[in-house]
Amino acid sequence: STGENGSGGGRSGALSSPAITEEVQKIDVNPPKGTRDFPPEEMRLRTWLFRNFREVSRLFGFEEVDFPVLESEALFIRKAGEEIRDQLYCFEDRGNRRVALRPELTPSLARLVIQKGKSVSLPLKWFAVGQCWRYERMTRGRRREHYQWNMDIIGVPEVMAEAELISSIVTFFKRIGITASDVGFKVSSRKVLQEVLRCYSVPESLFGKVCIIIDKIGKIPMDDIKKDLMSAGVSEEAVEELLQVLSIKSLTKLEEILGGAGEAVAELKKLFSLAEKFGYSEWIEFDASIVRGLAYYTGIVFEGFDREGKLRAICGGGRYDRLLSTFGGDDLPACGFGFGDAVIVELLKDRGLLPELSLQVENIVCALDVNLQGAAARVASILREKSQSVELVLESKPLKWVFKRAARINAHKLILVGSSEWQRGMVVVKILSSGEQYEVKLDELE
Ligand SMILES: Nc1ccc(Br)nc1
Repeated sequence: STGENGSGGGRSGALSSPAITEEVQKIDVNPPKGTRDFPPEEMRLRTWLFRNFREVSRLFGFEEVDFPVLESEALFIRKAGEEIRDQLYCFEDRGNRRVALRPELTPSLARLVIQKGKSVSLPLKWFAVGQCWRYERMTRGRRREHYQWNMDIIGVPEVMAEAELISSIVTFFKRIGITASDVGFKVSSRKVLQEVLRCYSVPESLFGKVCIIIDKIGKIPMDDIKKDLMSAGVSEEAVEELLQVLSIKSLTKLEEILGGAGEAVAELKKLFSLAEKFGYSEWIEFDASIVRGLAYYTGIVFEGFDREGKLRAICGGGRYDRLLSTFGGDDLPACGFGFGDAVIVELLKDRGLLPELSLQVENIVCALDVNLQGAAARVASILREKSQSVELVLESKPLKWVFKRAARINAHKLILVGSSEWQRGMVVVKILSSGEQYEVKLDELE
């Protein structure tokens, strides 16, 4: 059988001019380590995923924003020992500036909010879908880039904002066929940690660092967690109490331990009550061990997980009320989440929920005579001006090739431009699914 190019499957290609000889510099055709190409099939899935990100953001009244992939390194330099800092893809540019490929979007969003200052009215509800980077030693063979969907609410101090954000993610999951049996959200508050640390007079300045260490529970041995906490300045007694509290999975139990007077319990109870009203109670559960691995969270934190426990966190977020003021901006309350484009695809594959996406071109237009190429181009333009997609056969090809091509692009109609019909101002239309064929006047094409 012949390939699409009408030859023995090999590439006929244009004849290279023997007179011109250029030095061949053979390149590696693969993308850099840890990065991905998106050929058409993968790009269709990505476009489908991002279309759902954007549709949910629209449903919640959020406005899309974007920022440079390249940012000042200073945006991401935090002293709490985060993994995101250890893996910063940073360098000095030709102007001797320290810059970095963004590892996340929140600092850029905070920067833009501060830049806009009083010119924007609160609350701000912004979303972005952007590529984020990390430089990880390839020993672990993990990716170095992924696309993240972020939604952020700036200017709302109450947990209604977090409840709205979780509702948007639930809405997204439902749209793509994921149910509460597939995934859930583990929810807690860093104020739980804060209240325990205060009981043991641990300085507030240690808070970020302690959170980052706690976030490593389950990733490194518990003895190392304890050692790291104590070398950070937390007493052995406080460490024991802290780890005890972090094992709590019930809000009632937490209230028994912390008492009902603190903000942590009150906010969490409010959030669970709002979840009931939003109608997503079955999706969320309290888990005191959830702290998330970013230093700037200050309150409610949450992460989406797969109930089979096979995958890494699907998404995560929380309240970060201090980030803008640490950048020199106003003391604005803020919360948001990040949702990566990789784990969700693994989950969809696991659950057999990957959508069937194929190239769909409505029309394929072909001249039956090399002298009618111009006529075929005219037909294509008429259809395209009517917002109809058209694959125009650009070279003289056997009909067998044209039908094969039409099948590959799932064309609905084949438009044949033949000389006898053209002289009568007509073309032949063939409905490829039924084989029905008829002549149409050029100005009646639709
Ligand atoms: N922050 C970050 C960036 C890139 C990847 Br892949 N994972 C996490």
